[in-house]
Amino acid sequence: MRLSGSGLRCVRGGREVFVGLDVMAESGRAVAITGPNGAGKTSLLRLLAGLLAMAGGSIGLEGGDPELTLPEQAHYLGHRDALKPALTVNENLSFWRDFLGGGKSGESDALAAVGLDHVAHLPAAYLSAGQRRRLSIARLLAVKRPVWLLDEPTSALDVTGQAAFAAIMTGHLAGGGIVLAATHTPLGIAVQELRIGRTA
Ligand SMILES: Nc1ncnc2c1ncn2[C@@H]1O[C@H](COP(=O)(O)OP(=O)(O)OP(=O)(O)O)[C@@H](O)[C@H]1O
Repeated sequence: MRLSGSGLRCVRGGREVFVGLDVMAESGRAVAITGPNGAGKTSLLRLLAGLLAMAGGSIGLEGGDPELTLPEQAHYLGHRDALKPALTVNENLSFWRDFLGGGKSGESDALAAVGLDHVAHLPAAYLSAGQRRRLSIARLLAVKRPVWLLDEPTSALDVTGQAAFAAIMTGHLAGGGIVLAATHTPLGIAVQELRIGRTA
């Protein structure tokens, strides 16, 4: 499977953020999107996720499910954790599984993998920032999708959480998945770097 974007142009609020940007990621590979604040890392991920309209260029996914769009085959993990505070940890994960069209199993394994099984019945409102991030990561495991588009995925994670997430990404890549992650810090796995914006 190969995800590619070519000649991408992004305009936000009437201002050109980037133009002529190429991006490529293949099965089993992780791409770290780096660059200064405001360079357009989040914007690039949102273009790929279909959440932002392209002002130019093209995006394609070779070797995926021809019946599905790229956004339907991708997880987008944004800055915000997109949790419902009144629902429990379990209920949040069930909501996402139903919304994204996942199977009926895998939730308890996903919670165990991110170390949240002991708080499964707690309302999400009571979670710490790192626990909220862990719950968002559990969504990647509970619903299988080959392309992971991750915006600062390790923010708020402690050292143990970062190591666990590195292992989760490694497992995803070993299964032929693709990871594109905007990050200011090392992800703890081998990556190809795509640096955008000013180089100074
Ligand atoms: N909703 C919006 N309307 C107008 N401009 C926006 C909007 N969102 C982002 N921008 C602008 O687009 C540019 C790129 O923002 P983006 O969030 O993609 O950068 P980034 O590289 O992810 O930054 P950071 O490292 O700070 O997270 C910035 O100049 C930002 O001000």
